[in-house]
Amino acid sequence: MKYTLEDQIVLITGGSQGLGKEFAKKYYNETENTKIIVVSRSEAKLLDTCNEIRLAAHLRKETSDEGQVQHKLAAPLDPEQRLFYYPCDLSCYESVEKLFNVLRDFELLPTQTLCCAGGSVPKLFRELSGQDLNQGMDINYKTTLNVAHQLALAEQTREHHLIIFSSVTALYPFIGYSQYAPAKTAIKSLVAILRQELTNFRVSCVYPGNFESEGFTLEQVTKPKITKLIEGPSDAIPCKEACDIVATALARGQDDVFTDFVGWMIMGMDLGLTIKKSRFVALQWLFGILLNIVVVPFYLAGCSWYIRKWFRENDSKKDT
Ligand SMILES: NC(=O)C1=CN([C@@H]2O[C@H](COP(=O)(O)OP(=O)(O)OC[C@H]3O[C@@H](n4cnc5c(N)ncnc54)[C@H](OP(=O)(O)O)[C@@H]3O)[C@@H](O)[C@H]2O)C=CC1
Ligand SMILES: CCCCCCCCCCCCCCCC(=O)[C@@H](N)CO
Repeated sequence: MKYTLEDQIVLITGGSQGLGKEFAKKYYNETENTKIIVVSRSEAKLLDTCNEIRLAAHLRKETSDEGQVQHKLAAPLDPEQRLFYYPCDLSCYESVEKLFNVLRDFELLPTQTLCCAGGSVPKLFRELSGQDLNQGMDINYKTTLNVAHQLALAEQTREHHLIIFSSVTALYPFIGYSQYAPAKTAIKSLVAILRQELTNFRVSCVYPGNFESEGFTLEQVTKPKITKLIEGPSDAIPCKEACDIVATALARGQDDVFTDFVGWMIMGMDLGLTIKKSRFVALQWLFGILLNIVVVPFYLAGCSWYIRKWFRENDSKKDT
């Protein structure tokens, strides 16, 4: 199934900001017929996003309409309109069911779905609240799980391209990400199973390294220093760059997508009983095996030493 932007109906979860919004812009600006539905919880953010995308196109003189455009996915639907929003908490299954009923009613069942909703609260395990822990699974796993399930039920025979956003932390879990990484690993596992079961689907999984977004700015505030140190090699790239990298990789037929070199290496080291369709996959695999033998044991020993040292220094600071 070829990945093309044009002539699609695309559902973007987490489309109000960050990478989801970047994809919404990309589809809107680079196609003529594709219809886009952005979903997230906050109606205010969604409306702002739609207005911003629409206004930018108008200023470039690509659209003539100056008046108020109806962006909300609600009757009466403007036949000229291509960008819609629908507020929905996707971690709640019943809400996702409602969303799909609305999509069915408007004949807007998607041909492509991008599951961008997600986010992390990086803190040490003991500093997280019960609510943080719940949100970790709800926002990162359940949003994707619920949408994938409703899609699977809605599309029994037609082709569908499902694009899911995990994280490099799914392949390499480390200190500070206890609220987040396990949920992203759950996504990886789900993807492997959906690839076997949903035979009319193309299921792609993206494992991004750091990129700039509203969510990223927020997580930097609570992120422990030691976490920043370990993820240092994955310097945050601009959001647009991450979006273009993913789109290019998908167009090339890759289904296990990374956004930086560190991601490629870590994916290579992640052996196991899953098939990978990634860039330079043979080289990645060889490289991964070699690194697993020659580098990983020393790297991990170094990491543990550093983490212990960091805790010692932190504890002595607390005592004084
Ligand atoms: N930025 C980074 O460095 C990295 C990000 N990723 C992953 O990539 C994806 C995009 O990241 P990024 O652009 O930074 O994300 P942001 O945190 O900037 O945006 C997250 C989006 O998800 C929406 N969302 C959150 N919870 C729900 C929910 N329950 N129901 C519906 N929508 C929800 C938010 O909107 P609202 O609040 O209105 O609901 C928002 O639109 C995420 O899955 C993230 O985990 C992976 C690796 C690195
Ligand atoms: C031989 C061994 C070499 C190992 C090199 C180690 C480099 C680690 C880089 C990890 C990058 C993690 C990015 C997480 C992004 C993310 O998901 C958050 N921004 C949450 O949103």
